[in-house]
Amino acid sequence: MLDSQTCLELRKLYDQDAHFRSRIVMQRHGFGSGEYKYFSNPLPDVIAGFRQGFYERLAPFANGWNERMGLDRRYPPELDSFLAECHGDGQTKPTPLLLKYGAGDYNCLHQDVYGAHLFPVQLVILLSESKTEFEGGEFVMTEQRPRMQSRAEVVSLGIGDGALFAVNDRPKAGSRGDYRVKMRHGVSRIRSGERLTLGIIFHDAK
Ligand SMILES: O=C(O)CCC(=O)C(=O)O
Ligand SMILES: [Fe+2]
Repeated sequence: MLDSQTCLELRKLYDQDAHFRSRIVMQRHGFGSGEYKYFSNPLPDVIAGFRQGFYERLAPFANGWNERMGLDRRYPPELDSFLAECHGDGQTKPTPLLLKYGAGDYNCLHQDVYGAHLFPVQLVILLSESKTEFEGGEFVMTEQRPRMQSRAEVVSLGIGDGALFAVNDRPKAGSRGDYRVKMRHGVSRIRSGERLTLGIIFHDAK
């Protein structure tokens, strides 16, 4: 999705505090080990462009999911309209973020829910090159099926690759119709080197 040069430029933003509204040290919150920073508005162009473009393509898909899950919520076709709904209920803070992990760091399984307004799909883009710049640090998802034990899926990403994944619930087709599964995501331990990612969450935060 992004060429290596753009990945490098985005990585460099990490140390430019003017771009960010807050920095989170994951150990302090029990989120894992490593750190991340939430961008402030205005978002860098490439990130704003991805957020808007993907939202527009995903909104009909998200509406299809909600229909299958029997949820009334429908997402408007434009990101601005969706964000206006978030802002109207106090979810005003931008959520795109850069995450940075060093050797020994990891991201515990979690869900990026920041309030009642929730867009059900999010995007992560790997900004570092696996094998050469870091080892370990695999993106992991777990799927919790009703009355069953969780199942894990590892998504191997190359530099500039992105993964779209479910924020929390998603429908799954079963032999007796759709049922709901609960998804979580995280990152396995980085064994060496440094790994940065760009996370694009579509709902804003309180
Ligand atoms: O670093 C990663 O691959 C996962 C980041 C993450 O949790 C997110 O983008 O929400
Ligand atoms: Fe996350």
